[in-house]
Amino acid sequence: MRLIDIQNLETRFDTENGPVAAVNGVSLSVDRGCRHAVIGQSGAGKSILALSILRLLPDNARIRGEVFFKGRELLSCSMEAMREIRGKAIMMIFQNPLATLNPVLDLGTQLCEIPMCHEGVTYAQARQRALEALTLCELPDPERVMQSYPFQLSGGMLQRVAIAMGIICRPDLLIADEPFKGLDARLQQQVGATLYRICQTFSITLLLITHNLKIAHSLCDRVSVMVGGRIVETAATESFFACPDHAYSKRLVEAYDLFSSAIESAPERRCAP
Ligand SMILES: Nc1ncnc2c1ncn2[C@@H]1O[C@H](COP(=O)(O)OP(=O)(O)OP(=O)(O)O)[C@@H](O)[C@H]1O
Ligand code: NI
Repeated sequence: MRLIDIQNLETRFDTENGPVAAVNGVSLSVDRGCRHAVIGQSGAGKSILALSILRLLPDNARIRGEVFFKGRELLSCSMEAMREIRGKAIMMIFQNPLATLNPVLDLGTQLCEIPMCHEGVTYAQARQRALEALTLCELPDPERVMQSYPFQLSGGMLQRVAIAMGIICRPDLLIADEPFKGLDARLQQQVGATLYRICQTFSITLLLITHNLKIAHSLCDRVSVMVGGRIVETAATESFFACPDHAYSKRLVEAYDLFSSAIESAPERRCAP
């Protein structure tokens, strides 16, 4: 069953130099419980696609098309209804948690306000939920994390906090835009594995925007490739990596295969005795 069904989405920006078409007729649907990766070159329109779904765009943006979420069309619903959907049924994780977190509020307060605001739970209940979410995200010492301010945590820990915020209300759909950016390769895999496990456990549908093909390969059931505001290919992950169709996809997968085999055949570095 489809959870989200995007039909012919167009997002343009009015600029001093004329209109810029960031998303140019995208149709994409994601089944409930599926993990779907969107990959593609920088500037292809991946983030604008995600922000268009949630209608989180600046005033100079014009959106056309339809976005059905659980059968309801989002682009035509009221802003109040959108606010209810955001933060509860659909959550978004942004690439830079430091930019989205409030630097002068401790993380506990920021975590607790999500269920308090969207589910009307008490502070004590919200606190319990926050501790649970941090534990699920494999953060050591969640009590201490709750008392910390964003600048006190490492990049990897902050990404885990961002995921905890994303799942604290058990959304139907989690949109994660480059949630591993800035982490080293090992941490990217670790945080990716955590995200995978949580989505599996709670049947959360994931729309994952990433440049990391290894993570798209290991986490996702389906892959879409965006080029110049359009989706040029959507396929099941295994068949995509085995037999990409579009010329740009072929180049991506070739580079990925070369990179993977270079890593696998690289001699292990050992410290001199
Ligand atoms: N506010 C804006 N006004 C005008 N053009 C914009 C605006 N925001 C984004 N764009 C343009 O929309 C296009 C798509 O941008 P987007 O951020 O979605 O790319 P992306 O695929 O997410 O790239 P990256 O992988 O680098 O994050 C780009 O050409 C960008 O310059
Ligand atoms: Ni982006």
